[in-house]
Formats: sequence, C-alpha cells, structure tokens
Amino acid sequence: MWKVARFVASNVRSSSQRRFLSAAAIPGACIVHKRGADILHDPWFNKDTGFPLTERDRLGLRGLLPPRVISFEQQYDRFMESYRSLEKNTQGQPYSVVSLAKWRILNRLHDRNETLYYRVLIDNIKDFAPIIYTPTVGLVCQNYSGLFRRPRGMYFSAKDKGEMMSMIYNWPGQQVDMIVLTDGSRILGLGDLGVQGIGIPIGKLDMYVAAAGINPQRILPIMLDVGTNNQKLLEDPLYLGLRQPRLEGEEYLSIVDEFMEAVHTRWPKAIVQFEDFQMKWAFETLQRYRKRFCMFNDDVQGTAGVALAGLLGTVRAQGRPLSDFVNQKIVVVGAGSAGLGVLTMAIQALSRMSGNNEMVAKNQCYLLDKDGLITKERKNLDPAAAPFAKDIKDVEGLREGASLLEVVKKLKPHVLLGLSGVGGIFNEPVLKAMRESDSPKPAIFSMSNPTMNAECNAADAFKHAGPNIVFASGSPFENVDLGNGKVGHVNQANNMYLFPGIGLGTLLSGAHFITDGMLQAAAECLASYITDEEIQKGILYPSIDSIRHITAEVGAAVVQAAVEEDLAEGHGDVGPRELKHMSKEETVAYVMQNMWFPVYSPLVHEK
Ligand SMILES: NC(=O)c1ccc[n+]([C@@H]2O[C@H](COP(=O)([O-])OP(=O)(O)OC[C@H]3O[C@@H](n4cnc5c(N)ncnc54)[C@H](O)[C@@H]3O)[C@@H](O)[C@H]2O)c1
Ligand SMILES: O=C(O)C[C@H](O)C(=O)O
Ligand SMILES: [Mg+2]
Repeated sequence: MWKVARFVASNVRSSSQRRFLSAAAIPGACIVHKRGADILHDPWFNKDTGFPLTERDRLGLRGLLPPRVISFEQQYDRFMESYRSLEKNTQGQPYSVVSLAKWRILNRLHDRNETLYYRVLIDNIKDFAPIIYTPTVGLVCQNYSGLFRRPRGMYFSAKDKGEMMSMIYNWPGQQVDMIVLTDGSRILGLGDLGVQGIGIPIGKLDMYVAAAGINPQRILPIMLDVGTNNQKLLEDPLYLGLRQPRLEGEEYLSIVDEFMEAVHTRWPKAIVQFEDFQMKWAFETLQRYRKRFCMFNDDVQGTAGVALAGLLGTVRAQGRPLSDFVNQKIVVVGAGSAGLGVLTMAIQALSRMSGNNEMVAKNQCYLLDKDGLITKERKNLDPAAAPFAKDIKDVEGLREGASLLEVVKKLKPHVLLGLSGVGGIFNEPVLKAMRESDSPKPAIFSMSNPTMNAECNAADAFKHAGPNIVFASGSPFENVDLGNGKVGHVNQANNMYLFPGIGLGTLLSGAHFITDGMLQAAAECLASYITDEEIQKGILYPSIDSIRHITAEVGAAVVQAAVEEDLAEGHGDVGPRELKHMSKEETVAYVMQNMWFPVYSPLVHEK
C-alpha cells in the first residue's frame, strides 16, 4: 500500500555525527603497496600536501613535496576558494564557457585526489551536481574529444570481440560493486555521441559515490563502442571512437553478451546499470539479461519510479487522497524507452489501485510520439508502444496522429509529461491550453535533458499555464518569482533520486536480480518522503542537499523488498537471517553505516 508518512530514522544524527560514523565504517587502515611518485600520481591514494611526516618518511615521499603539511580542511578551503574565484572571473560569460570551466577545475581535482574531490562534491552537491552530472555532462560528452586528457573507466569496442574475458582483468581494482554501461547511442536528448558518451557513466557513478556512498575504488564506468551513426563524428579527425557505423542485430548482441559474461566472471556480484541505450536495445537487453545478471536499465526503470513518485505527489498537491490517482488523465509525450517505462509503471500502479483493472488504468493514459497521438490505427505501430495505443472510438473528437495541442485542448489533462527529447514542444499555445485542465493544479513535467531539450522551461510554464501548476523538469531550473512574495517551485524530476538507492540497496541485500517489487519499493519510498506541508508548496521531490539521506531510505526499502521476496543473500558479514530480522529503522542504519565517506585514511600502520 502507498503510505504517506515521512519516515525519519530514529538514529539519524547530525550530519557531523553521520560523517564520523561513516568514516569509522571504513574497514581497517588501508596499506598501500606503491611508493614515492607512484602514490602521488594515484588519485585513490594521493593526499597531495596532506601526507603526514610519518607517511612521507615511510612511503618514499620525502623531498617530493613542499615541506609544510597542510590539513584536509585547509586543502578543502583552498580548492573552494579557487572555485569561487573562477566563478567570479567568468561572470557574464556564456553558459557553455562557464560550465565547462567549472567542469575542468573539478575534473582536474578528480584526476589528482579523489578523496578531496568526493568530499567537496558531497558537501556542495547542489552546486556541483549540475556540473559533474546533468546538464553540463551533456556538453562534456559533446566536446569529449577536445576535453580528453586522461582515460577514466574502461572501453570495450567491437574490435575487442573474443578478447573481453582477458581485457576485464586489466582493470586495476580488485573488487567492483557498481558498473554503469553505455553504448553512447542515445546520450540524454543529444542523440548518438558514440564513444563520447563515456561522460554519462562517469557522471552517474560520481552520483553513486556522492549519494549512495559507494566506494570510488569499487566503481567502474564503461563504454561499449560498437561504432556510431553520427556522420559528423565519423568525419571528425579527432574523434576517439571506432570510425564505423554501429553494429546491428546479432552482431551487436554478441558483443554485449560477451561483455556481460566477462564482467560476471570477474565480479559475479557487480551490479550493471544500463544507461542511455537507444530504445530498441534498452528494451532488448533488459529483457535478455534481467533474469541472468544483476542489472537494470536506469532510463526505463529508474525514470519510471521517479515519475510515478511525482505523479502521486501531484494527486496530494491537489488535496486529494492517493486513491484519486485513478481519476487522473495523463498525457505522455515521447514513446521512447523513458516514456514507455513511465507508462508501464504508472499503469501497474493505477491497476493495483483500481482493483487490478488494467483497462481502467489504460483508459487514463494517452501517448504521443513524433507523429502525434498513438492509436491502433497507426501504420507500422511500434510493438513496444502497441499496448498503450488508443482505440480510436475511445478518443472521441480526436484522430490518429492528433497534434499535442489538439490533444491537450480536447482532453484537458491533469498531467502533461514530456520525455520526447525535443526542446520547446510545450510551447505557448500548449501551455495556455493547460489552463483549461480539469485539475485545479495541473502538473507539467518537462523531463527531457539537458536544459535545451526540456519540453519547456520553468518560467514559461508558470507564465503561460498559470501560477497554480506544479512543475518538474529533468534538468535543474531556478524557482520562479510569481510576484507578491509567491514562488513557483521547480522540482527536479530526475532519476538521480532513485538509481543510487536501487544500486546500493541491491548491493547490500546481496540479491542476484533486480525485480519489479524492489523497484516499486524504491518508488514508493521516494513518494512518501515528502511531507504534506511541502507538497502544499508544490514541492514533489526533496532537495538534492539531502540526497544521501533519501538514498539511504530508498536503499533500505530495496533491501527490505529483496528480503520479502526471499532474494536477499546478505553482504559482507551480514547474512540473510540478520537482514530478515532488521526493523525498518535498523535497515536504514545498516545502509548508512555501509556508506563510504571521504576522509584520508592512514597508508601505513602506526608504529
Ligand atoms: N528526467 C529524467 O530522469 C530522464 C530519464 C530518462 C530520459 N530522460 C530524457 O528523456 C528524453 C527521451 O529519452 P528516451 O530514452 O525515451 O528517448 P527515445 O529516443 O527512446 O524516445 C524519444 C521519443 O520521443 C518521440 N518524439 C520525438 N519528437 C517528438 C515530438 N515532436 N513530439 C512528440 N514526441 C516526439 C519519439 O518519437 C520517441 O518516441 C531524453 O531527452 C532523455 O534525456 C530524462
Ligand atoms: O542523465 C540524466 O540526467 C537523466 C536520464 O538518465 C537521461 O538520460 O536523461
Ligand atoms: Mg539516462
């Protein structure tokens, strides 16, 4: 059942206490086998000027660093000062120049000193997420060839067929818990970016470290380069990927199969998150692997949970009981991997609420793609969209392929949700038509990324659709000043609220598969996180500042769902029996205690 109660773990302490707890959870003092300059050049172990004298002595660092030892806090302040002065010095310059400059300064730190990097990221997540993640990561992918300095993660290409099993052992880390994999075929709303799409797994895994406290030594971003159909890239002499058209059909699948086998052989417990695959492969690989490997598709499944939580929040924002969800008319614009994922999960929830009546559930939902309203009259109807195609007699006054404006005018939907990847299609006439919605508080979800691809921006949404709307977007926008002291709240409906908790919860449960039940538990948990008071202000999702706490709760919900389904095999010292006996609060505490937190750990034993 959908319960609306904010759960606050009894042992949630102040943030400084939590930091202490997390730091204390780091297993044993890490003893490094490297020496001298090799340590300084290894971002996992490097402490820059922070190496204490004993470590300088015993690790062969004497003379390789300036003599004064600088504390972690001083290093932190020094970085933040240079970041702030960069901000000041780039004021007034174009968005792309400023955000790429910010990305570069963060990336340089990432390449040099991971402990300091993740600490500044965690402490300043609201400011830095838009740089290392959406939307700047999109710009980084587009400019990857020019920005490339050092590799990060692994690259498997079509040319590596037959070699992957040995290649996987080239990765220096002993243990890998979390992998994010892309083939670069649908990077955000930017299309096929080939090998340049590697920026996305890197950004997602940074969020895993920041939000879920996955140890950065145990993450692995991976690019599967099977070619690109992007002509501009193929012709670019600086392009770093394979210069050939994308593999298709069995050839393509045999590469992904080989890769999955290789990963599974070396790290049988690693979780693989599929990210930004074009729709046909997103669905095909999900179906092919979800019962064989521990994997999920974030665009299909993570997005669905986040959208569902927002849709339920919308019902609450209207002052209605959750059961009223079955009366919401929902128009989804975009019939791709994300749009279909959202509809599938929304219809499952609607069916449950209407006594397992899938017909009732489907009646409430309408789907459009680039050719307009999808009905059963559609020629060459995509089989993936077919279950959501309307019977023409059920859409009286509308025709097959009706335009978005026609649909909105006719249906007066409660919710307009965009996952089309096309910037600006919620234009002025469409937004104005939403003023006639049957809902007193219509919802506009402009979920496509990055910012330029959003179906509309926040200011236009409030301006044209009116001040009563609830608004959410995939990329961040500033809140909108509505005058008279009123604020139009902007929510960020982004799968970042769920994927870290799905991954962490699965890892800590020891489940071998990620089931619909576990994903549903994650979505329910997010939906119940927000208080009624916040909902009244149009707040559907918590602030990203609290992403670690949200992720702990989502992770715990996933663990508990795995336990309920008898899939939990435990993790580390914690076995399935112990997991079974944990209360909800204890499960949240267990998850929190397993979150890595960046502090310099000793590299030599105390004498
Ligand atoms: N906010 C989030 O968390 C989140 C999650 C996943 C995807 N997304 C975004 O959603 C977008 C789509 O992702 P996807 O994987 O579904 O892509 P996709 O390529 O699989 O699907 C895009 C769909 O949009 C349709 N479309 C194109 N032009 C249209 C138009 N003018 N009107 C109506 N429909 C149109 C296409 O026909 C297709 O059905 C991307 O921009 C992506 O960044 C956001
Ligand atoms: O990457 C994001 O910000 C969300 C989503 O996975 C997307 O593909 O747009
Ligand atoms: Mg994605």
